[in-house]
Amino acid sequence: MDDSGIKKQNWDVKETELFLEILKELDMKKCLDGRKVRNNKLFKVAHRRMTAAGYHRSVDQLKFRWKLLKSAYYKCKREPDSPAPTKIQGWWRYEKTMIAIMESRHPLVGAGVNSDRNDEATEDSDGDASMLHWPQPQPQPCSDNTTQNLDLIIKMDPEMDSQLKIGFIGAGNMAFGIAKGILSGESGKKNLGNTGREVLSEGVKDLTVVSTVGNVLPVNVKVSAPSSRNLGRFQELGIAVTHSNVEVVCGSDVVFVAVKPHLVPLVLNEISQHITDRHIIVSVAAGVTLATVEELLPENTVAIRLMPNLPCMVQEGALLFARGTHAKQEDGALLRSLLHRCGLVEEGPEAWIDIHTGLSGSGVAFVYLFAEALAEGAVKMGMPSALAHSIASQTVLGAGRLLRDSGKHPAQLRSEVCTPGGTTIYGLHTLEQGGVRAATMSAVESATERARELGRKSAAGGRK
Ligand SMILES: NC(=O)C1=CN([C@@H]2O[C@H](COP(=O)(O)OP(=O)(O)OC[C@H]3O[C@@H](n4cnc5c(N)ncnc54)[C@H](OP(=O)(O)O)[C@@H]3O)[C@@H](O)[C@H]2O)C=CC1
Ligand SMILES: O=C(O)[C@@H]1CCC=N1
Repeated sequence: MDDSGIKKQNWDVKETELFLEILKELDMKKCLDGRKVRNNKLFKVAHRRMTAAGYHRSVDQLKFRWKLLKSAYYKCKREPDSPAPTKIQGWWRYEKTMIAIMESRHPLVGAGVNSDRNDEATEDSDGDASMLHWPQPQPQPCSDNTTQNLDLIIKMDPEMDSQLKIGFIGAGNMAFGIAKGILSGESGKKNLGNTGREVLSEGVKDLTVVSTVGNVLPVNVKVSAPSSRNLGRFQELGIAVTHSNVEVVCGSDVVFVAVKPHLVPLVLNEISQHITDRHIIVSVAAGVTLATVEELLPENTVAIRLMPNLPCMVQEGALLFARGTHAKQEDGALLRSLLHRCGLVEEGPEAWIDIHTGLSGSGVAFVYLFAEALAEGAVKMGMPSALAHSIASQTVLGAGRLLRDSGKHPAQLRSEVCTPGGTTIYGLHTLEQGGVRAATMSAVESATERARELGRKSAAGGRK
């Protein structure tokens, strides 16, 4: 490596943070296995990425910086209550990321902690990085394509391609809806404003979007299901398919669990031992609580409960998620960024997820029923069925868009349609006589209650 022209100068915060993010993305602990050639390759990749981001450090400088960071980490680990000063200025800023890198539940970690105890260095020596000592490789729970591919490029820009690996366990309607939404093009980019800031629902704090995932590529998505019957449509999108849930987990950073609620315990038991700190597990199963999911997965697993709905497929979904005990704000931001093409994405307390299931997950079916009934009314009055259905769907679409875009209360818009003594009020009167309002409220209520019941059942299933 030619280091000429690369000056020795102090590392700044941004540079160090980027370096650590790169190492984290490359799954540092997994890649560094004591084999010099492979270790060198990892630092070369980091060097390329740093250079691309405008930070010019030689491979040896990167190795030495890593050695210092590691040494600071071990110091703090040895003396958690009153850590000795480290050679890294502003160490506290990097501590969390270092812990994430060093304490991933990977077989190497235990060995690494012991063997690196004396691995300390001073910042002012330029350090012979080739002296770095790394533990020998241990058997790994699963092979991982991501970490083999050291030529990945981190692209944080939302306009650019993302290297995030997405997995779906279950290849049904909802998995397909989310996959289609995630892979959809630019036109859906409406939920992530220029400022990257969004105002959330009442009762939820504003959240700055700290993650912009970028364009997810079909090659970075994998889906599993026991049979092939649903896999074809994923393949048509360029998505890789498999019958192995473990393969999906091992090759993904974000894993959507999209099987029927009663199968969630079975699936989580199957994948549990393959989950590491790199993973965000997102359950979309109706009713299944975060407590159930977390109980079935290793301690500290980052779990998120998401309730999407089918219109994700056309980028008009309404999605609500709640973060689990170990899911940080940035995990939520990453999910939000990943899903922004699926439609409206909101975060809320878990208690709202079952309600959202009734309102929106199931609610789309209530709207379809209404659309169908509208069309059938027209057929009864003599209109050809195809035309009646086409007009009914456009009516629902138009009413929905106007409702959303005008920001008006539905009662206000309804009154704007009603001419006194005109047609609409006659029709509305008939609907009220039929109890449509009470029936609709009861539908949301029953669907919510059913979600709660499914949650209790899956919790009991998980305990068996
Ligand atoms: N449909 C919707 O509108 C919504 C659904 N949800 C939730 O999404 C989840 C999935 O629902 P939906 O997509 O409708 O269901 P589907 O029946 O369409 O799909 C279920 C999928 O799970 C697969 N599967 C079954 N057993 C396993 C297993 N052991 N490992 C891996 N995959 C398995 C099935 O495989 P195969 O293809 O071989 O049959 C199928 O692909 C549910 O929990 C539901 O509550 C949430 C919001 C809305
Ligand atoms: O009917 C169901 O159980 C799922 C959850 C919400 C929509 N479909």
